[in-house]
Amino acid sequence: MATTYKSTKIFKLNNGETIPAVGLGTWQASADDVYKAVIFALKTGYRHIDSALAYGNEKPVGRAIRDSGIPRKEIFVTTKLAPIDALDPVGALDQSLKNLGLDYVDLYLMHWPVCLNKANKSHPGIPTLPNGKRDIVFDRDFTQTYADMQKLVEAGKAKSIGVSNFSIKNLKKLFSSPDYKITPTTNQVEIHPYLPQTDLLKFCREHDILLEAFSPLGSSNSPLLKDETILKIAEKNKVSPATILISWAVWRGTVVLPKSVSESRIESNFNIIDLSDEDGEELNNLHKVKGIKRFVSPNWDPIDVYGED
Ligand SMILES: NC(=O)C1=CN([C@@H]2O[C@H](COP(=O)(O)OP(=O)(O)OC[C@H]3O[C@@H](n4cnc5c(N)ncnc54)[C@H](OP(=O)(O)O)[C@@H]3O)[C@@H](O)[C@H]2O)C=CC1
Ligand SMILES: O=C1Nc2ccccc2C1=O
Repeated sequence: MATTYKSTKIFKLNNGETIPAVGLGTWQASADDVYKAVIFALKTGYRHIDSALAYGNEKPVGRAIRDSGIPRKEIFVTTKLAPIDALDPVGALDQSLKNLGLDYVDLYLMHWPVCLNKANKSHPGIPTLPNGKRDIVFDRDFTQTYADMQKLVEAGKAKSIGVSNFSIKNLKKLFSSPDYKITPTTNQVEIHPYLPQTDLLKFCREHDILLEAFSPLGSSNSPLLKDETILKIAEKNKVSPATILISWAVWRGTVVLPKSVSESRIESNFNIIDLSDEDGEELNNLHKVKGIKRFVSPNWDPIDVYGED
């Protein structure tokens, strides 16, 4: 039987800053729920909260951080630049800082490598055209957006910057863009045993970019929690399937961001095990049997923004 322990593991970023391996996800959490969840998570020992302007709950997230009584510098706070704000990252981060009630974030991520038309109010956060396609601003390239994000580090408003939902192809394009100066510290992408992102993980390691695993449990109503291989490994180690998935992410050297608004699950998600290499490898290979599955897809068609798996 494996011993569970509170995850105090941290990773070093390529700029010398550190990031706690396990962070609390906050997507699809109401204001009331997220406030209580963040307060409870911080009491439990979490020191890393993942938020985004697009989640519409930065205000209660920030209020919980400020009310927790834990010194600001001990908490790693991420928020993200929404695609509708891609023309103005400086103004967007100012808005997020105002929402959060903070004077800096630890990490500011470009949420998706795409710019959407803010003037189109058809859908909150994801403007859509009458033909059903996303209303993309094609003459704003993500490399220009990133160039503007770099100014936020110099201004002290973001200790680190990074990207999210970036494929190898898009990272290569970023590296060779004219105003590129700062290597992204992190790339936050969907990762779980049905989408292990093996090539992206290797590529990011070679470029000293840390991967962060979003939807590590397979998001809502996840089939991963009922997968027979995952259940078998969970039973063998006498822990829950969620603990196996979170421990696998840490075993692979990625940050992991499980979301929960339930106190018991917030607590258990923070208690991980040291997975054996045998169990880790079995999970690495599970997609070969089950096939690749992506649970979060905003359907950017015709733009390819995804990871390689
Ligand atoms: N950069 C990006 O584009 C994206 C980033 N993210 C980030 O990653 C985070 C996590 O991803 P998300 O898609 O929310 O999904 P997760 O994979 O974290 O799964 C969350 C779901 O699992 C449930 N759950 C949590 N813990 C357990 C447990 N121990 N046992 C059983 N069920 C559990 C939650 O319900 P309950 O709350 O009731 O416990 C919720 O329904 C997001 O919240 C967000 O911060 C997510 C998607 C995209
Ligand atoms: O966190 C997110 N969840 C999503 C679901 C659909 C589209 C975008 C997102 C996010 O950025």
